[in-house]
Amino acid sequence: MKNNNLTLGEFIIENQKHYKYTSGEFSRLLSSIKLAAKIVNYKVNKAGLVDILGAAGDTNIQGEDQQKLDVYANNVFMQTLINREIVCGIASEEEDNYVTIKGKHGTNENKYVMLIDPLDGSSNIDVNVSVGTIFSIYRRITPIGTPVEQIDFLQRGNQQVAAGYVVYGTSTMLVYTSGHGVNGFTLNPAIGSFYLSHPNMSFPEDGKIYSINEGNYVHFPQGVKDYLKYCQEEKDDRPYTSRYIGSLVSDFHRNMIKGGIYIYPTSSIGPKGKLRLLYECNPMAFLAEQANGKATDGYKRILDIKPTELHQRVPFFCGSKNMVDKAGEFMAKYPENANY
Ligand SMILES: O=P(O)(O)OC[C@H]1O[C@](O)(COP(=O)(O)O)[C@@H](O)[C@@H]1O
Ligand SMILES: [Mg+2]
Ligand SMILES: [Mg+2]
Repeated sequence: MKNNNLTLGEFIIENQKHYKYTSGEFSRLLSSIKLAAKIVNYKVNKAGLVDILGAAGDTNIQGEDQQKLDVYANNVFMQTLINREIVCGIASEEEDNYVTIKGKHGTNENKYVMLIDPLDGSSNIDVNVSVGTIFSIYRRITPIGTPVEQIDFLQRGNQQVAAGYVVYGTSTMLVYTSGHGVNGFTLNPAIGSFYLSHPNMSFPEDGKIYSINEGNYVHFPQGVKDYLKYCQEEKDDRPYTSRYIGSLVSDFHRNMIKGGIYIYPTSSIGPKGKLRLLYECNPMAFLAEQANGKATDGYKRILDIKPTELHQRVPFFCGSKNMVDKAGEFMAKYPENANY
């Protein structure tokens, strides 16, 4: 991939030979995501000044209290994608079921569906800590021009045609893959364009950072407890450093740049963990593998898991290849815990 400070649009054109579909479709798709991200970014940056903080007063299908920014971000991405008819269906963390996009003339000839976590890191919204958006794109399975069906969304992660995230942090970045590596683009807010700032992003094979909510330690499976003990003992290049932001996107992004592992395991609170397979684990796993990293549920590759429902949760171990492998060695000592 060339790197001469291209805008995102120029980058797509320069690399269109990599796309399984015409760069025009992909370019329009990403430009819709860019537009929605800029609108959400504007609100995130004003969060303390406009009435966008706090709880929205509703709960989503997961039973989680929706934050106003959760709902706002969901509406922005849904409306942008629906108005521009860029995809034929969307499934969102904040929507009970998937949404068919019929198009102005009643049918939609588009062949892609999108799954989205419109606002990741909800617990950080009111405390001015970075949050993100995660998206995943598949080619539909059902015939083009017909209403989408659940099977269009319940595809294995290894079928994704593209995935990415936006991180609303010290700067706003869009990071994505279409199956040919991972590239990061930084928003220049003065002119509203995303510029290639992190070409060919790649996880260091090893790292010294582990990201996990140790407040749930008593509920962790024994394999995770053993791995944490390994990380914390004084030997070789250990003890490692603990860094946990509470936004998957931000922890992932830092670990990809510096090396590290993010773990959200099963616990007695959540027998299948907390993160959702379709719009959190699969897109982040696709990005991780494209950046020479790894992503498992502690035992098997995330991208090979056959989804059974839209909002299903899975345990998530993701980051530097050698760290995910080491954690897997500890988990493998307890095969009885693998039956999730
Ligand atoms: O507060 P906990 O239980 O450690 O969970 C934090 C994790 O939950 C999440 O916020 C889940 O994502 P949502 O905010 O989209 O629900 C992750 O971003 C984050 O890593
Ligand atoms: Mg999330
Ligand atoms: Mg969310």
